[in-house]
Amino acid sequence: MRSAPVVEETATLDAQYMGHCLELAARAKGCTAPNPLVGCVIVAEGRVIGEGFHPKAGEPHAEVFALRSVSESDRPLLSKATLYVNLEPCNHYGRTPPCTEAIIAAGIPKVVVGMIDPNPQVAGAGVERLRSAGIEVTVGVREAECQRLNEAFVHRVRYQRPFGILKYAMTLDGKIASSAGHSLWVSGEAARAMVHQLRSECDAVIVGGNTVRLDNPLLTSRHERNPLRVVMSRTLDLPSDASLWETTTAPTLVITAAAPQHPLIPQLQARGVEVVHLESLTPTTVMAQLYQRGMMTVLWECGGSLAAAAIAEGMVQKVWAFIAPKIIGGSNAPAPVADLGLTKMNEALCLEDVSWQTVGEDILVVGYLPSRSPAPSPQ
Ligand SMILES: Nc1nc(O)c(N)c(N[C@@H]2O[C@H](COP(=O)(O)O)[C@@H](O)[C@H]2O)n1
Ligand SMILES: [Zn+2]
Repeated sequence: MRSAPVVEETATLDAQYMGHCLELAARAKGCTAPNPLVGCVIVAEGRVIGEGFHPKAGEPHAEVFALRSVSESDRPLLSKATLYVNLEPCNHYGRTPPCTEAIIAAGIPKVVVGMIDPNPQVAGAGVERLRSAGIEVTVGVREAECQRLNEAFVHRVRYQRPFGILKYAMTLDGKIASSAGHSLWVSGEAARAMVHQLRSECDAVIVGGNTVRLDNPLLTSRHERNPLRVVMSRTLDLPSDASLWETTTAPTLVITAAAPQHPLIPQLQARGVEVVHLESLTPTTVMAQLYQRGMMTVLWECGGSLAAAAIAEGMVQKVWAFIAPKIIGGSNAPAPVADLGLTKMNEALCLEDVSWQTVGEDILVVGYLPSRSPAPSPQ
């Protein structure tokens, strides 16, 4: 009975240090694809003696940065330290050597892990290796938050597709533009600043040709880090002077089914735009192309028809919907999602894990589509 307060205290400290790992990991949001977001903290005698995070693929892992950060004078404390990390330490040779060996070599006796790595090359083998070396390992501290932080990495590993987020801003009467096609601006400044932040945390942002023709968007983050801007255009019937063809701030990729002889192609290429031809241009084939390029999180900022196709093909996992308290009306004004072929209200896609918050004068609703698995890819 006397040990209960000690157990409670350990659990509280474990949760606290895992929170620190999550904060460290989140610093690299948008920079690590195809790798996960990982933070690591080393604690001895009640204080943090080392910490680090994984900054980008090809760089050392969080555990190695944390071990390297321990000062010479604190090194003797490693033999009684606890290492906290939000993702199971790796036990394989990838771009970098296994972290399990670095932890074992450092003589650390205890490791606390947030979640098991879904990567089949790891998948529990890291924890097993540490235990076989006599290290005490606890798994599952703040696991839900660890899973949430790395939802895109988990999805990518599990389905060999990037994680899709559909973002839109609509009026209270469900329109993303007026019936004349005017949409600047549906949401307020605070919401738009939040979208810029979201773009900086995504690897790519996708629009269709219609959005380029009607809105002429920039799709940059206004931050240091910009996503790849992707235009899906079946016919390449696009303006030759669109803002997206300015590629000094951010790269642009046009994916099209149009013939390679189309006259716009050399014009785009001359401005630094990459053009890729796909015989079958669908949300699935485009996401497969982005997966091959190592992308993890893709933002759909498209109009209703493309959004409906992306949802129908299982290429959207999460929805960010800004709702502006204004009414524009118009029976032909576009809605965020076009026809899904659903005719009864009980067929509606009900979002899960829904949360909402006010953002300036608008409301942001975030939730997950019920089936998080994409449709099987065409062979
Ligand atoms: N525990 C842990 N910490 C990190 O900092 C990581 N980046 C990972 N990543 C795991 O290892 C794979 C990548 O290995 P390389 O960077 O190519 O060596 C990645 O897929 C994760 O499974 N894990
Ligand atoms: Zn590692």
